[in-house]
Amino acid sequence: MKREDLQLYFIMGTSNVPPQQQPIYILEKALQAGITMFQFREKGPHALTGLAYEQFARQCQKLCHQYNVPFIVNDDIELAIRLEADGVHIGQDDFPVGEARKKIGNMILGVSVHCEEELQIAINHQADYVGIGPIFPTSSKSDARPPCGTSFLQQARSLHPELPIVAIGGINCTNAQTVFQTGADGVAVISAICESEDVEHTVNTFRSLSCINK
Ligand SMILES: Cc1ncc(COP(=O)(O)OP(=O)(O)O)c(N)n1
Ligand SMILES: Cc1nc(C(=O)O)sc1CCOP(=O)(O)O
Ligand SMILES: [Mg+2]
Repeated sequence: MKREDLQLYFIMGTSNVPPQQQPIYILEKALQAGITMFQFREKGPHALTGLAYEQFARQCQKLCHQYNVPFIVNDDIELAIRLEADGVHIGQDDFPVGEARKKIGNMILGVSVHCEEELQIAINHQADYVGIGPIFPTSSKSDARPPCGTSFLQQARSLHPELPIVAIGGINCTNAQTVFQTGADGVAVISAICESEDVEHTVNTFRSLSCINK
């Protein structure tokens, strides 16, 4: 994985998409416009299960493959292994980082971290990147922690200048610049793209903001 892959990391599941919109169509528009990484995150009260869940994952994977964009599975390590996904993203309550690393071998491993200790454990187990958030309030994750602002992001960047870091939570085209200026390699977003009326414009705006400070 390259650090640049984190630049605009789109996360989506069926429950994130407004009614009358097709999730796979939104993903295709986002890929066409230039997202750099995708995470399949199918959770929430009306989430797909069983065969429909796996078929949807495979559909998303196929599209990502066509656009040469890494396909990451949220939480479900077994699905990631079965599909030969590019990687897995886990949080602190999902799976011990060391066990995840053993199970997935060389696949990309992303880990959510909220403090120095979690950060160090992720690094010790060769996490390929860390996710830090929620930076701002979010309505896309029902069990999100209180917003943490950019202070831990700033601390993580100064402690580990070379570590791939993606910021997440309530990030939109208006506040993304602050996040890039703090040192994130990229932003991970759900609603900013899923609820956008012009996905191409939104993607282009995020990507231009990410370059301003480089
Ligand atoms: C890139 C990225 N960062 C953080 C998360 C959150 O992971 P987690 O805390 O495990 O919460 P869920 O997404 O599983 O609800 C993420 N998914 N991606
Ligand atoms: C999936 C997720 N994880 C978070 C964390 O803080 O770890 S916040 C979040 C939701 C991000 O969605 P939106 O871009 O719509 O705010
Ligand atoms: Mg998780």
